[in-house]
Amino acid sequence: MTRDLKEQAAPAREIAEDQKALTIDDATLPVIDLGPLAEGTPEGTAAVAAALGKAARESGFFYIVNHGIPQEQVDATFAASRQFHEMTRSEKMKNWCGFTNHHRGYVPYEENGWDFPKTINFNEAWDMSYEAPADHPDHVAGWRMTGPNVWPDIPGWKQTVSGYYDAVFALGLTLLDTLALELDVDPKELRQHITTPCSQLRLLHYIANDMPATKEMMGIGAHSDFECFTILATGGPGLQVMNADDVWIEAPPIPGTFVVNIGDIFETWSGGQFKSTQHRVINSGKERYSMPLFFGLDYHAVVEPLEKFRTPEALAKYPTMRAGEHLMRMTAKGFRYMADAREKGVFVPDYEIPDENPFKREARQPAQG
Ligand SMILES: O=C(O)CCC(=O)C(=O)O
Ligand SMILES: [Fe+2]
Repeated sequence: MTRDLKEQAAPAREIAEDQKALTIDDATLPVIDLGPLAEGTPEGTAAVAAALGKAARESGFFYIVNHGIPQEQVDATFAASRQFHEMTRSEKMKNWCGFTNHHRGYVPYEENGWDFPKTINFNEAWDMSYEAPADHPDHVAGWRMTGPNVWPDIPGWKQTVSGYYDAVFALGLTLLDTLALELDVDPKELRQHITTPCSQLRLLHYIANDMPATKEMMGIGAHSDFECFTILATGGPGLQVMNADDVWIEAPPIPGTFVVNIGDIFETWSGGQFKSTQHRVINSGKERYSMPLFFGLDYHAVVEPLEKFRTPEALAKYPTMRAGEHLMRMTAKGFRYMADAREKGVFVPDYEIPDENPFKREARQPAQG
């Protein structure tokens, strides 16, 4: 295996050393066929579970194929995203996320990151989540990521996007059950936390620009996702993930697949056996669309290592957290409208908001030779 670092964008633009990654030719990533799950034989299901478990333990990152979601549905949702993002700024701002206190609607790129414009994440998004009624106690309480979605005024758009959400969410339940099987835990133990979950879908649009690719100028900075796992459709190169050796590697789109990465909740549940993958999107300077669905739990779900993984080390490393609070404490600094609401005393969290996610891991340089 060669270990050369290769550039991945036009040479004219500056790409800082720390924004480079191994290419997929140098370091392979698992592509897991979910076909046998639909067939339903115990042997087929067990084989898929074993493959998912292996990938979840090694890098926490893999592609899935034969997942049952028609390509036309994925394409139609990408088209809907483009249709939204191509509208005028003032049209999009009618549904600014800051008009809600449960984070729904349009997120302009200046909302991203706590020290904008010193650092810029060149992405804007349309955010929606699991539909919950307006009289849901967590909606009434505010700042709990729970409640009704908002929708732009585009004919047919809600049907397309919510149809995609429902399909990917159902796939998420299947993945959850299969990962439970692999861990030899009762799927019901995991599913009990899913009634009106904080499971967000983002329709992301990375904005074309001629800025360099640096730690300060990013598509999206290095992070792990905060939920159980993420099911991501990518419409172009730029995503990099940390492999089993904690080395950055490119994860280009593979037709017909979704990218899946394990998140903080599954790492906690498994007492660290599954890895919450660090990933980032470099600033390629090119327009790019992607659609992650973060498969999460109810806001109040208590997350701790599952009984069989409750070793003293695991308990020390993974203090009990509430699923929604973990999401909020990670986002409260990340979105400017939330930071403003905190400054004004409109949003008063009764939990600590750390500077950094405790699940963060630093990247290593690839071994030479
Ligand atoms: O756009 C991508 O490919 C990844 C996005 C991502 O990591 C995120 O939104 O958490
Ligand atoms: Fe992510």
